[in-house]
Amino acid sequence: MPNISIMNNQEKEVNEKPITPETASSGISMYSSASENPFFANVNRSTPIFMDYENVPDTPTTIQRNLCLDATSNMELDISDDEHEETEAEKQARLCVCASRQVSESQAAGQPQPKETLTTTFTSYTRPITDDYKISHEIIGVGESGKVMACYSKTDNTKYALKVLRDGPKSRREVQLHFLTCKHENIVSIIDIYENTFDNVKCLLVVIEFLEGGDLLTRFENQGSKPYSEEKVGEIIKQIGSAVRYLHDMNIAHRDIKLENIICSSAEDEGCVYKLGDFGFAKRPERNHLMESPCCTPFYAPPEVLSRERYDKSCDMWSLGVVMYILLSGYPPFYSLHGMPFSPGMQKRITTGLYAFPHDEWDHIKATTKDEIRHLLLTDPSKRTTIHGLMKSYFISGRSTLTLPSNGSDSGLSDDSESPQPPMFFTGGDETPDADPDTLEDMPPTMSVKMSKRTEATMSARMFNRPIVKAPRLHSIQEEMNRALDMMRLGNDTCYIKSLKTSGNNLLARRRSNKQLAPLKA
Ligand SMILES: Nc1ncnc2c1ncn2[C@@H]1O[C@H](COP(=O)(O)OP(=O)(O)OP(=O)(O)O)[C@@H](O)[C@H]1O
Repeated sequence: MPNISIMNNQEKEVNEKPITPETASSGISMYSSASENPFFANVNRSTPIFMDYENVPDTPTTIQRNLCLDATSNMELDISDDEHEETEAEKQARLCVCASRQVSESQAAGQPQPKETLTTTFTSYTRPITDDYKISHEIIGVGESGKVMACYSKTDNTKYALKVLRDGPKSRREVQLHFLTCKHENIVSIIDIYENTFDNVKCLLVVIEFLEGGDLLTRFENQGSKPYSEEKVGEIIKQIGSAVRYLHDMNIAHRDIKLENIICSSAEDEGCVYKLGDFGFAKRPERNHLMESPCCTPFYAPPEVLSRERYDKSCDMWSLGVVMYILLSGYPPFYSLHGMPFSPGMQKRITTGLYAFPHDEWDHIKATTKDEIRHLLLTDPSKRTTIHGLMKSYFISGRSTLTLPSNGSDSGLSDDSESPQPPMFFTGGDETPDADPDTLEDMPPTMSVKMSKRTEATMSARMFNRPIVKAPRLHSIQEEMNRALDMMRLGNDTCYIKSLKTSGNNLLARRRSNKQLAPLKA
């Protein structure tokens, strides 16, 4: 085993903060507990991350944290490996083939895979990653599962991105599905995967192509969150749609499509290739043992079991609708009017599909484009546009014929004048329902809604005096999108129900002591 020691720079920043299990556990994580993820840091994207190695308790995960979280101190990896230099044959022998079969030629060519090859897993190296790559201190990006670091090939010094995951079923699923699909030109490529163990903690180290344009959220924000032209959004959706079509054809749902998971190949718009990354929530249907068992043939399977796959995929379509909306307007379709990342009103508007196309940003947008968004944001997943429908739509297929100016505002190409003016406020439900006062509770006063006299009377007294709340700045979208997607993902993760006998819930204890609940029988 190689011996990894970490040497620290003595000159530390003043505001260094140690990352301890306590601080780590206070953030959001894709892991079921923060302690399960040694690379998790409770950090805000906008704040630099500092670590003080000396204050980090000497836990089994310390080395991994140091390796993967720190970008500010001079960390050096001293690898002493007394093994002789490997021959090519030995390298092959050490190649850990987790998979039952090798990558097929069609996969290498980026062709959709037939369903049975979905059992293919990934190939990985068990030798130390530091044999092949220099790990840099530079942080490329920060996500919920930790930092993405820069690393350089020892062969030709090419820069790559390194994502480190604690080995486990969830991270294996992420890596497997990403590996299976990463030959597509609009999906971030995996270069190498290593399975290394540090202090008995097994890790998956995924080396991915480095895309110097960064993620689309940061890029859009850095450009002042100014709406993109329909032409530009069409190009982005066309490319990402191509990746989604590839995934859906392989029966895989990404389930986390958002601006920060779209990575740009270059800083320039010209010739930029947009790629989908982060397969942390990607899912393909497991073999459905319930349906295969004699007691539950497909004849008797409930609709939610039969259509679950479809729901998962349609969740991607909803996300594409949100991405389109944001890029065309500079703000999200659903947001809390109280500046919160999420609110009950916002949740209701998402579930009932209530959002607006305010005049300022939307009047010059083509009616057909708004229709595409409407069909993507339908609340009924079975009625939502499929990826094949979207890719055939005029918005995608008619792109090359459009010559909109960059802001698109005075193009004269809007076809709204020829079609009936769309309602200013749109419901993505099946039919336009009568407005529900609770749903409208924190609706902007500028929105006009079809409502009955009774509802109108109820609403007018309490809503139209509110000051207009501006749509939130885009960085809060990440959180909103995460919450919205959490709501939409079906069959997501195992749900643990605590035993009432052992529950330490205070409310339960109080109710028991107040005799509101019958004592549990032993
Ligand atoms: N290949 C890459 N090239 C350039 N930047 C990248 C690359 N991969 C990731 N990033 C940057 O790192 C950020 C986090 O990456 P990623 O989404 O893979 O991590 P995560 O922890 O799974 O995030 P999430 O919060 O979405 O779950 C991205 O938003 C992007 O800014």
